[in-house]
Amino acid sequence: MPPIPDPSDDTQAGLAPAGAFSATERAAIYRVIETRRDVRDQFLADPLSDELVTRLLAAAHAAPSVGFMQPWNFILVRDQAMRQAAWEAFSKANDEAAEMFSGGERELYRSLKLEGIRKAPLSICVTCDPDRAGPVVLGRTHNPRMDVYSTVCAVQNLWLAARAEGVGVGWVSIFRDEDVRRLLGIPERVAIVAWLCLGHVDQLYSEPELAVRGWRQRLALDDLVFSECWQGD
Ligand SMILES: Cc1cc2c(cc1C)N(C[C@H](O)[C@H](O)[C@H](O)COP(=O)(O)O)c1[nH]c(=O)[nH]c(=O)c1N2
Repeated sequence: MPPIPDPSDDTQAGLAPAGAFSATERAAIYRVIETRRDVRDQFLADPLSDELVTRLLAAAHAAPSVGFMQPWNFILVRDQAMRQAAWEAFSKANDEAAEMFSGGERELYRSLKLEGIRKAPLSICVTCDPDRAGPVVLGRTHNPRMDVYSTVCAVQNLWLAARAEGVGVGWVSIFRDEDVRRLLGIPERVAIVAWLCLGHVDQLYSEPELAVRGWRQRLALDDLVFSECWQGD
């Protein structure tokens, strides 16, 4: 066992001054958050450099995780035949999804572009390994889903870093897990969290595309914030 650090000794505990961000830096963070978009069709064909991909993955890997378990893996898929196969899994599931809507809503659904798997030069399948830190994980003892939540934090870090780098990201979740599992050889015990399409972009929607296309509008923040207790129905 390594010696237990004395928390009252700042140097020993690894503490450093928190520092402050300038107004410009703060504004940049909020601008990245507000202008991040889900990208389906605006991908340019130019490949992403290895250095850029490494920076994005490092941003993902800096995410918080329950018990610091870092349960994620990132499967990089550049091969066109693999992306074509993933698109076929999407296409089959998307046909099934369309049937779940009716009338005008089905028609509108059918008109939406909901992936960029073949157009984006890189896909990243983000997975969550529930066994990464052994059977008992600090902070996950009463809610086993915390490992997947941690992995979603990694996805969001990557998404924001990508926005700052001029890289578009599209999250695709319309497929049967078994199809992607088979395609990428992912073991049954490992959860598939996200299929992300990545590519450079020079244009982005200024509002969510689903809102622009009339599928669903942004809710008012005031309606979502409760004081002291649940005030919904
Ligand atoms: C877990 C999860 C899963 C999906 C998504 C997001 C998330 C968080 N989104 C993107 C989603 O539609 C989008 O985030 C919202 O419409 C808001 O738009 P912006 O992200 O602000 O552009 C998404 N979009 C899409 O076209 N096909 C998809 O399969 C999915 N799946």
